Amino acid sequence: MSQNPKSIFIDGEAGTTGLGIRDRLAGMPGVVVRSIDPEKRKDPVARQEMMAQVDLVVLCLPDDAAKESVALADALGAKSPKIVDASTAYRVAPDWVYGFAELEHGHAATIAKATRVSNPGCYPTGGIALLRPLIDAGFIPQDYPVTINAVSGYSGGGKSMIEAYEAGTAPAFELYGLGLKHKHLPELQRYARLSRRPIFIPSVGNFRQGMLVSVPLHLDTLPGKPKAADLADALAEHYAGSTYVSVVPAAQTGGKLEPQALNDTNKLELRVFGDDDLRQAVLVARLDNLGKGASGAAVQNIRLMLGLAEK
Ligand SMILES: NC(=O)C1=CN([C@@H]2O[C@H](COP(=O)(O)OP(=O)(O)OC[C@H]3O[C@@H](n4cnc5c(N)ncnc54)[C@H](OP(=O)(O)O)[C@@H]3O)[C@@H](O)[C@H]2O)C=CC1
Ligand SMILES: CC(=O)N[C@@H](CCC(=O)OP(=O)(O)O)C(=O)O
Repeated sequence: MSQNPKSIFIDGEAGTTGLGIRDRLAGMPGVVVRSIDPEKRKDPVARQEMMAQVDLVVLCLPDDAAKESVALADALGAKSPKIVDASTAYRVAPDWVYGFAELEHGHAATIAKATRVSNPGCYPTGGIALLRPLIDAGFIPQDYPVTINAVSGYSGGGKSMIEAYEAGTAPAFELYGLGLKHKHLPELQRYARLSRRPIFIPSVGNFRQGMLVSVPLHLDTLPGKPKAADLADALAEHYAGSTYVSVVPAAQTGGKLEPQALNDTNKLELRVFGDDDLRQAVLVARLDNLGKGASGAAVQNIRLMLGLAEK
């Protein structure tokens, strides 16, 4: 006999991240997505009533609204559904599990057992994926002065940024976060296991989705003075057997990389570009900010938490 389908409520299903999750869950066996009347989408009573009826709620809301939803779910006590929160509100909170399944061995099993999972930010997904295995393996010291540069498609800024770009009123390209306090720094620092706050410079360009995150390194300043290939080997060893994360030879790209190749997938590609004579390297992550950087990762976490097999 087949099991009852698991029910999911997407709080904020009309937003950029919510729509992406709804599309990915549509037609997935073993899952039913429950919705509320769009006119009541901001009504706490209607949202709480729906939460009491489902196995899992995904929060695709601004931080303050996500906090309100968590309070509504907590007030249900034993009837509270499991929660995946896509906002920044709980990414470094105690009692929440960080939803990057490839963080370390055994972390997917930790997510599978969790009732409160915080979905990572798009930029930290790339930065942590590059840095954490190299810090754990001792190639990069925890107090290394790390700089992270990144470029995102404009969908990363949600509905308002999408409207501005599509109306032609936004610049073709701009750096931002130049106050050095981007909201992703706490999770980047915590889950990369850096003791020194990294410098993080994001940017946004006139393309809808796709992302590159890069970390330049002076190899002579690292312990043991590794070669670029040593770093690539350590990353390949960490991600061996991973469904979504791959370490790709850098030589194939001709010294160039564009950000959109993984759009509409949950994939994350890592490369180590380097010149051993110059003793320099650049680690680069490529992902879809709306895929592995948001909705794709959320669906990966939902599957783990509801015990649903991969397609
Ligand atoms: N875009 C991205 O790449 C990523 C975004 N995120 C995070 O996901 C969350 C959602 O972002 P995103 O999808 O981009 O944002 P959007 O602005 O595209 O969508 C937000 C949605 O939330 C709804 N909403 C706002 N306030 C409330 C409320 N009080 N109750 C119920 N619904 C409400 C909005 O409705 P209305 O428009 O009618 O106000 C809208 O549908 C944010 O926390 C963001 O940080 C996470 C990863 C990546
Ligand atoms: C281009 C752009 O504005 N990007 C967003 C990040 C989008 C994202 O994935 O971050 P959250 O998951 O934390 O919302 C920003 O820099 O604030």
